[in-house]
Amino acid sequence: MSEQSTPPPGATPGSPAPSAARHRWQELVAEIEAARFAYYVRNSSPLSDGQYDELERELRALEEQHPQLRTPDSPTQTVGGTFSTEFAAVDHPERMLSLDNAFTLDELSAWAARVEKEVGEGARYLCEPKIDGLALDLVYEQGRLVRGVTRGDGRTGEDVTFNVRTLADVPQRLTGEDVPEFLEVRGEVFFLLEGFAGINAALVEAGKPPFANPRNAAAGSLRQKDPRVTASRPLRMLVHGVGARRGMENASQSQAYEKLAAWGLPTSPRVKVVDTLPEVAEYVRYYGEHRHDVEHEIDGVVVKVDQVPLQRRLGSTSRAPRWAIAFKYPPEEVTTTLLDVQVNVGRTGRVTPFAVLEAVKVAGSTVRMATLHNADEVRRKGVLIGDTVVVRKAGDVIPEVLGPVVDSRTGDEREFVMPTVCPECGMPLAHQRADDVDIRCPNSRSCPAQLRERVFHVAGRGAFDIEALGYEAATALLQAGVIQDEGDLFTLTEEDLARVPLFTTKAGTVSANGRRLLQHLDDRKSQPLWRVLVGLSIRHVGPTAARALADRFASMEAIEAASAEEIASCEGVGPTIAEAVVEWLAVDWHRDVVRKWREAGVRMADERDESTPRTLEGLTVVVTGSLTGYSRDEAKEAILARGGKASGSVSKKTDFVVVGEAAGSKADKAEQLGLRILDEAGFTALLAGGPDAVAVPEDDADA
Ligand SMILES: NC(=O)c1ccc[n+]([C@@H]2O[C@H](COP(=O)([O-])OP(=O)(O)OC[C@H]3O[C@@H](n4cnc5c(N)ncnc54)[C@H](O)[C@@H]3O)[C@@H](O)[C@H]2O)c1
Ligand SMILES: [Zn+2]
Repeated sequence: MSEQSTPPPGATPGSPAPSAARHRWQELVAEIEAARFAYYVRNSSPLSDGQYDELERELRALEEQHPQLRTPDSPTQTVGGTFSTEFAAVDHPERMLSLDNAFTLDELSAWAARVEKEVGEGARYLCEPKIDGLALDLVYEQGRLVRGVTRGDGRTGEDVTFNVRTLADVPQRLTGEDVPEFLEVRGEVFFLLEGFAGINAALVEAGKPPFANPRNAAAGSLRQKDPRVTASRPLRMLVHGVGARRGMENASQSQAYEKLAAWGLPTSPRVKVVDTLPEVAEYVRYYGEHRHDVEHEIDGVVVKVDQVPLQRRLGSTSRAPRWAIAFKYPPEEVTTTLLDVQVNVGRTGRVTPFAVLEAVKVAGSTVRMATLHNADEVRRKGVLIGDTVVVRKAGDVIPEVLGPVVDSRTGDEREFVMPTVCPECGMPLAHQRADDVDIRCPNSRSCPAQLRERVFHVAGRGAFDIEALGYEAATALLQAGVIQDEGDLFTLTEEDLARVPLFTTKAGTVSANGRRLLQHLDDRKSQPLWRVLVGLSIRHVGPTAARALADRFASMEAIEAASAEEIASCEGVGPTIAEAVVEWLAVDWHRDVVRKWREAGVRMADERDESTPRTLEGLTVVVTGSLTGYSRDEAKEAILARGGKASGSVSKKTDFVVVGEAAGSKADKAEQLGLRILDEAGFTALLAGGPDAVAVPEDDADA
């Protein structure tokens, strides 16, 4: 049925006709009720919280515009949730409410202004993280836990006492002084993010449907018929309020928390009471930035007027207290469709699956892909191609798929099957070693994907650091056929680049960018040996191992001549890396790369001329604080160049600690350990003349 948008006579232009508004109201209510049922009863959410909040917001705005639509049982007037017949229904001694939301600092200020208008100045604000879990009501009589009940519709909840008794955070008995004769405590049950992956893997293993996200996992685990199942799940709880009570008088919310904690109840260590709104805003800003430093998921900050007499004066609406508000952060979880799982072939041939998603906006960016690490992880998550999935994008982290919304399955979904051949070169994929979790494309020499990644890697910051050689350039050079592999990079000529569209002008000559590339390649031929080693893409040889090898052997020739044992004996290298180096060198086309680079003039040895004597052979030096004559890297290079070891941490094995400006705890530790401490002048002397140059005169007794 299509919507009539022409307003009837008499209606204000621009506002929808009452019948259209009524119709939209009904639609919204139906959608919200369905989402609430899925969320509170089925522990599942076909809609993301963001989408759900959007619906509630639209409904609220609609009722604002047409107050006659607002019924007492509208979702804007009720506490979300209901109770399922699977559990016994229990009435709460005192109603459990929801919270009103603020999505901006302006909305937060508006709330504070209403508070001030009602009770005058002097309200203090208690701030705490808003835990993304499910609300639970605990009832203690004479200090004994007698009931655990879900929120339900706020008046009546579900009796989950047996399950609650299995939660490690919930005391069966309150201990300490002045335990009240009757106490109703409210809190949040949740799952730690790290526990979530494990629970889904176990469910999939057992052939059971996995959860879409940690909040659903918490709700599903608490609302179990068999308490043994709840007991097997790592559920946590924090309390954040009191309901009905006898024998407990509270002057403030914060004082109540102190008592609850003293009786053994789990309270949040992050609660803070402040006097002014700017301080509240600062708390909100802080947790917006440190959202991921909290062990559990938070979806906002709850701000409460601290003083209980003021709370009483402010009172509540039918669904939420007026003395509290939830500031909600932008959602990090969205639901979208998993269109496909494809694989990516890396530099060393490792084949990793990734999720192809229907484009979705989250945390300010559009997400189309998410990591999946390996085939095993796809299985552990229990996601199928075609599933509605929950995707999480936390800060700058690469988006990840949390889990599937099993309730939304149609039966057309299919399992991901890891390909058996390389998608780029068609070679059969294999485990390189029996104990490898990853499968690889064995065609390392000419697989287009591996070539592209390797050429790009040569230019990387940790290798030759060639600015003009990016991913696009690497691809273009290979496609034009002017390089067969990374071995040909340093002999590239202008004539070669004239054949690469990316590096030519419209007139057909080499572009400025092309000349810049040739210049950069030429400049970088005299890099230190460790950068050359990194550029060779030897498995396990990153900057740290490469530095160790360069330091010990000083030239490519010496490394080529060394045995695995000799390489392994090098400090910080070990047998795995040694084996990788020897294996790598045994392959003829690898040796060709080295030969071509050498012939092109790439420096393959670190010069150890007389100007840098090996004065620090066998010594470990720590530099802390800032020096005037050396940057941090220069100091490190200077130590390494003289055969010393530059360490970042002070220990008994440290020979010298160089203390510069604003040195911190390392200097203190050096003193405690009685190590030799040098200032900058002492450091310069040490570099030039070795330990003898900074020797302390011997005691007379020893002379
Ligand atoms: N995805 C969906 O389909 C769907 C459906 C229904 C509800 N929801 C989600 O639930 C929200 C509505 O649920 P709600 O009514 O529970 O409101 P709410 O989650 O916005 O806030 C109220 C609840 O916050 C909890 N809470 C967490 N930390 C707290 C703290 N420190 N102090 C006080 N309370 C704290 C309490 O349990 C309280 O009941 C929606 O905004 C949406 O995010 C989603
Ligand atoms: Zn391949």
